Amino acid sequence: MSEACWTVDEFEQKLRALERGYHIHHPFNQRLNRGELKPFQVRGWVANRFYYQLCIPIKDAAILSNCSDRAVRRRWIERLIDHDGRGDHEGARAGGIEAWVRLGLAVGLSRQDLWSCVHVQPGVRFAVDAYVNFARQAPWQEAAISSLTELFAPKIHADRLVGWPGHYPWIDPEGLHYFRGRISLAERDVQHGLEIAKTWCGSLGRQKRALEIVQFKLDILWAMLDAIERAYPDDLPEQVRP
Ligand SMILES: O=C(O)c1cc(C(=O)O)c2c(n1)C(=O)C(=O)c1cc(C(=O)O)[nH]c1-2
Repeated sequence: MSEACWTVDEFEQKLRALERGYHIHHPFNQRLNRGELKPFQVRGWVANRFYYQLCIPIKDAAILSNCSDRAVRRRWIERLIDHDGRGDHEGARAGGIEAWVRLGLAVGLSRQDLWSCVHVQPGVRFAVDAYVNFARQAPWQEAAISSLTELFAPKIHADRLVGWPGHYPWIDPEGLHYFRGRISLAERDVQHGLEIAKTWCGSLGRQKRALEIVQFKLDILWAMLDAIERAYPDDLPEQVRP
């Protein structure tokens, strides 16, 4: 006989307990949020994270393309629009990618620096691409579950909003709008992601698989910061700083 499932509450608790591996605890993020980074290191982080921002809607489009449930597609498509926006003209909803570009401008990068991906480190590219490839290949429910690292994202965005204006007065606070906007969107995404996880994971095997998937995604975020930390040491020569 197969082992009994965890209760829905136990399952959610186990998902939430994975927070201990969130990149909020990565040494580079801790230095970033304590105000210990030099401007070029903040720029390096912003330029590399842009690649993640670019790939999120591609990842969400992959999930949509695999999803046979119209009701889910109707909700999931909002994620694409959140990031891509409706256009750049006056009055259009610009979207998260454009908001991240504004963050880039506020830290001293150009649009060209960002869109060319010239600063994107190989380790960041491989990690992000692994996320997109997973979404292309996995059942859509598993791919949806992989977004559940967002359970822990509102706190990391809020930390930046609280800390950065004091730590980094050289950054125009207008540039922080991305983080402000993301908190409620992350909460909405998590609610939907948890609904999918609880419905899909009707056996202990699937519940355990869900934990593995979220851990895989945590590792992607962690690996990105490992690559960024390595690329921008404190003593990086001036000529090669972003
Ligand atoms: O700044 C962060 O630390 C952070 C983390 C995550 C995350 O946990 O995956 C996301 C975001 N930001 C974010 O802005 C975002 O739009 C987002 C979408 C997703 C996803 O997996 O679909 N994660 C995240």
